Amino acid sequence: MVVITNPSTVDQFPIPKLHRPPAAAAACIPIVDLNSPTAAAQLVSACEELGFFKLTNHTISLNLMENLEDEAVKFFSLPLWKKDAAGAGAAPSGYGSRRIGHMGDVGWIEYLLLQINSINPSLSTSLRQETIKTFFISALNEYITAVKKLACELLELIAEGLGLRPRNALSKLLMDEESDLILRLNHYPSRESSSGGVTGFGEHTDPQVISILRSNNTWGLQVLWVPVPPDQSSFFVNVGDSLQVLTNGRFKSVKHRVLTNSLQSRVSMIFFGGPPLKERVAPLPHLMEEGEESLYREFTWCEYKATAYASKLVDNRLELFEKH
Ligand SMILES: C=C1C[C@]23C[C@@]1(O)CC[C@H]2[C@@]12CC[C@H](O)[C@@](C)(C(=O)O1)[C@H]2[C@@H]3C(=O)O
Ligand SMILES: O=C(O)CCC(=O)C(=O)O
Ligand SMILES: [Fe+2]
Repeated sequence: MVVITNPSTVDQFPIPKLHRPPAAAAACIPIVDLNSPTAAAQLVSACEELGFFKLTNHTISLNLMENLEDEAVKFFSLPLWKKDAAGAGAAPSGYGSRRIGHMGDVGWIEYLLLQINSINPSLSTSLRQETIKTFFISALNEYITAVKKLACELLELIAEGLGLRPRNALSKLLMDEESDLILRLNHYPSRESSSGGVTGFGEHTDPQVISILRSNNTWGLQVLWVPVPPDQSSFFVNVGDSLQVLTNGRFKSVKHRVLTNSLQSRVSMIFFGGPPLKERVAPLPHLMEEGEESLYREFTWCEYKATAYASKLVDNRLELFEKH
């Protein structure tokens, strides 16, 4: 199953020492219970304090998540030439291995990036290859429909918690038929424990509005270098750069990364919700106090995305748009 054959150019580092035992690490990650009557307030606090939280009691079944995970595992087990036929290089979507983006980032990872086209049911023309279509189509469609609905529910609850009117002030950015939505399937192959840890996905923030991650039960994700205990039946949600701007810095787009140091492979699936390309990304007037000024200069999602995709993972992309 492992297709990555040359780890020598991937950053090696000593096995990270946990400064806190896993139980304490878990205590640092806010948990939002979607069933709770105070869910809206919990969401706002988590987005303000860390920009990242674990979401429990959502309505997406484990079975639906596992169906897509199973298809992803089958896909990643295919010979390289078949995976490459899905669109090698992942530009703008398709299969990629080791290289992340176009600015020289590498990681111990292979992945499938899928641009989701809302006009044409749920999958874009990026699914160029029949193999993927046959493997994935039904599991993907089901998952995408469910996770997009969840993203919109969260954004509506967040709007409620912030006292924003109308309630769809944020979710409409993802509901638009031209919204820029991406689904990413990541596979971090297992490694011999004796060979130390490596970077799976280098530190970065996500450029979009919201990211919703589900992984199997393998460790690896770190938020501000706190290891996040995996939980295959929950989602992990993070604020993206665009939501930080929409809230004029009140919500935090948090740095995260994946370190792989495991005998078990990690499979994650992440939904990235972005606005239509022509959408202006600016602080929502209803959230601004009297006399408060935007921390950012005006830009569209198209401009921001172009800048983001021309930057390295570690770069602080928002800084380029801050007013000084
Ligand atoms: C190095 C890069 C990969 C990335 C585009 C970028 O130039 C900087 C942002 C990266 C990121 C992080 C979140 C998502 O995984 C992603 C798809 C995105 O929208 O921005 C990736 C980009 C990618 O893998 O192409
Ligand atoms: O695969 C993961 O667990 C996280 C990956 C990630 O942060 C990303 O794809 O943007
Ligand atoms: Fe990310």
